[in-house]
Amino acid sequence: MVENKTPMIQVKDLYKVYKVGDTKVYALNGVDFTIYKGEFCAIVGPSGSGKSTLLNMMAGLEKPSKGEIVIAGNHIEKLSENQLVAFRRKHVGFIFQSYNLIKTLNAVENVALPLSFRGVPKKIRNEKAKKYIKLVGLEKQMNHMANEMSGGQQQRVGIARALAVDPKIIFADEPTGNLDSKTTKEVLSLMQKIVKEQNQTLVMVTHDNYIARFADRQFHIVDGKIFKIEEQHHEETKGDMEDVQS
Ligand SMILES: Nc1ncnc2c1ncn2[C@@H]1O[C@H](COP(=O)(O)OP(=O)(O)OP(=O)(O)O)[C@@H](O)[C@H]1O
Repeated sequence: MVENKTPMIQVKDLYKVYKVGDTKVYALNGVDFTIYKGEFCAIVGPSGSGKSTLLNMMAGLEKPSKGEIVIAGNHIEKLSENQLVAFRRKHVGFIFQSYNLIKTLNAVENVALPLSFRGVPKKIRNEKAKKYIKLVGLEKQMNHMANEMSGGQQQRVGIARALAVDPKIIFADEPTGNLDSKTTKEVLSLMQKIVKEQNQTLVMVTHDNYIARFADRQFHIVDGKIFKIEEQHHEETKGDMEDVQS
């Protein structure tokens, strides 16, 4: 599935312990895995299993209690807050459940926004934003305001915005959580296609087993531990999505 196996994210003996009063909560309880360049991986597990904690650690949003996270050769658990901000800007794109678009900006402006934070000149950022808007199939909606688009269209803009900064890795937290089952399938298929075409690495968190099957590999997590890693053959996910609860 991944022909050239270059490690992109290496998680080694990872722990996150929260203190709640006198008790310790082991949100992550010894997690080890490697995600390779070009892979679409899903972290799947029930509520409270540690998915968000794991995603936050990999994105450098929270520090682990113990263990290592190596992303493209960088030990991110050793970086300072300022270095982490720079790391995220350079390497990471995010797709959120709630899209997080600016309602008063149109599709192109929303996609161009992270580029303006990076000081990319207006002409270049608009060209780039249009390229990604086309890639996600929204050429006709380019000038629509975010609040004039359907949920599925807004999430496509969210995907284009994540891609526009050419991130090495894209993290997606329940990206289809607010979509109906048909749109869920469309958005997941689009994510699959783009990851393959651009050789990106995509890590998605979900509680839904069916949605997780769109990924190349699924990491099943319970009580802060990965108990099973499953590989998926995509032909099987091309059936109907009637079981999907969105
Ligand atoms: N800041 C915190 N302080 C204390 N405990 C926390 C904190 N954040 C998470 N936890 C605990 O760590 C465990 C894992 O939480 P986490 O949010 O990672 O789960 P999750 O799988 O993402 O759940 P959900 O699908 O409901 O978002 C839970 O028991 C949670 O209560």
